Amino acid sequence: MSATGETALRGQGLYRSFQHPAGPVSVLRGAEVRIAAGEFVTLTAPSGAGKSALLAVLCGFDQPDAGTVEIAGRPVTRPPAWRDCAVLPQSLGLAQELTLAENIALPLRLAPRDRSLPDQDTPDAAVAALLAELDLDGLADRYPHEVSYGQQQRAALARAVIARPRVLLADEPTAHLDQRSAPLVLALLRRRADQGGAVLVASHHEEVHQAADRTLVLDQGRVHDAPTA
Ligand SMILES: Nc1ncnc2c1ncn2[C@@H]1O[C@H](COP(=O)(O)OP(=O)(O)OP(=O)(O)O)[C@@H](O)[C@H]1O
Repeated sequence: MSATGETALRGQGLYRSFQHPAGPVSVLRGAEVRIAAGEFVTLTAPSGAGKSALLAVLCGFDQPDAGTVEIAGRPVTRPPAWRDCAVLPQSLGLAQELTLAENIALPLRLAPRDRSLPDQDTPDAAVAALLAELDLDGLADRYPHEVSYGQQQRAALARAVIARPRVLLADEPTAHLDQRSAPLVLALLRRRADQGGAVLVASHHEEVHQAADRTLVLDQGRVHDAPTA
């Protein structure tokens, strides 16, 4: 574990409920989250408990009914800057009219002055490196509908990490992957943490939790540390 102790992501007193004809669905009830720079943390809970809702609030895509979210000590912006926070949602959110390479490069084009590629990396080189790392060689010029869902999922992860966000949130990033691809994704998540990013991954998969520094449990709208074995 390479956590520096410096808090990268902090959610405090988070409440969120959704209106429904059958009555309000109260999903977050005072949730507290703190992830340090350099940490790879996973989040587990039964289906429907609110993992996706929590990630959306933590990255500024959704507004909590109460509570605050800070990234590197500053209130999260809505929408967040790519450099501050990137999300791999379950729906992936790839732009269908762009190729995989164009999708992956998008954060660099949208925030060119805000990025932190190593000096020797051009955007094209950074995209090529991620395609190779995630076993997507040869698919750069294909459109999302021309590749498998698992390949789309890896491309969406590449897009999420390319601008080296301080905070990376991923919702079930191995859900559609086989035994060859899932370790590639876990290695990339670990590398992002080792580079100083704060990584939070919602998952139902035991191998993902085993790869993490620690695991959080969302239960009854609150977040606890998972019991250690
Ligand atoms: N817009 C909405 N309106 C009403 N209810 C909602 C809305 N969004 C989510 N919910 C409800 O909030 C709860 C939490 O949903 P969420 O998608 O966060 O769960 P999850 O833990 O990510 O589930 P899964 O593991 O199946 O992805 C669910 O009961 C869901 O039905």
